[in-house]
Amino acid sequence: MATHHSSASPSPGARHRRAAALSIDHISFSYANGHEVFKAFSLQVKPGEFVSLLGPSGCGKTTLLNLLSGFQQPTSGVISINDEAVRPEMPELGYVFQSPQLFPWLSALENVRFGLRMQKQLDARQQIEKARHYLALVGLDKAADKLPYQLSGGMQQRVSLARALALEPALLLMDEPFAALDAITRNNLNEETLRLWSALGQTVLFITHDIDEAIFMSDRVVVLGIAPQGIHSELAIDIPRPRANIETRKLPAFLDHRTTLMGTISEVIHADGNVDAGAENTYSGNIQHV
Ligand SMILES: Nc1ncnc2c1ncn2[C@@H]1O[C@H](COP(=O)(O)OP(=O)(O)OP(=O)(O)O)[C@@H](O)[C@H]1O
Repeated sequence: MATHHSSASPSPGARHRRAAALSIDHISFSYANGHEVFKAFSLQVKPGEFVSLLGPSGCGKTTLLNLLSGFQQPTSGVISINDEAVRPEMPELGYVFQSPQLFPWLSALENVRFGLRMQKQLDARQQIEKARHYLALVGLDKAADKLPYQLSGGMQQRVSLARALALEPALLLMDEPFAALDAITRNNLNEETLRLWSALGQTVLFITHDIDEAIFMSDRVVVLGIAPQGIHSELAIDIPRPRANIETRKLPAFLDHRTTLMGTISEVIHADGNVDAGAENTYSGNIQHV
């Protein structure tokens, strides 16, 4: 992976959208079969804050994303972005998923441009200019014409990040975005994502199974318990920014946070009698999601 550092200047014709405040206020949600996932669950994320959600399988991360995106409705309580109730396809929201979900027949550039075309706010020249700008920000200016299969997994995930950023979301939801990548690529993308976040300033809600990743990225790590417990505990990450892989990951504060979170996760897992013995490995720092 290249160690490029393109400047994150505002994009051509960017409509500045301020970072969003996210408010999840006492939501409850059960599936049709009666399975209760959230009971009076609340979480506030401040504009520009980087918050990670760490939690065992089944704690409701996917359900929460579906509720945040407005595709499912809580049975009670309200989720709002900048005081506006969430609804499907809200322009304030951007997504990056574990699988890059690129259109295989479109070039990297056209994949980034796709959402801009759907928005219908820019003419073709402006769309291409903006797509190029965000591809350059993720270091892929030279790969603009490549098809997804010609790109490595890490490069594909960069395209997916550029595609989300090009829409200039005020709140970026990242669902285990780097879990499928090798540790070196993941660490590099962690650093790159922070560089872009500090330049662009959006609010980020980041879901991960990786304790080290959660600490490295976040202002705050929120640990979820087994559904419907909701938030088990929170940890403020008081490590200075900018953060860099080599320096930050060896700081005493980083290692302290890791020890704390490993203890917390162990507590969460052992509080649930049904969790299999291998579950704890999922959370060891930098061990791949199993
Ligand atoms: N359609 C459904 N009907 C009933 N129960 C469901 C449904 N979808 C999910 N669940 C249950 O709701 C709980 C939360 O599921 P969810 O998929 O949100 O968890 P998760 O934290 O995303 O897990 P994972 O990390 O394994 O993806 C789980 O116990 C799951 O079995």
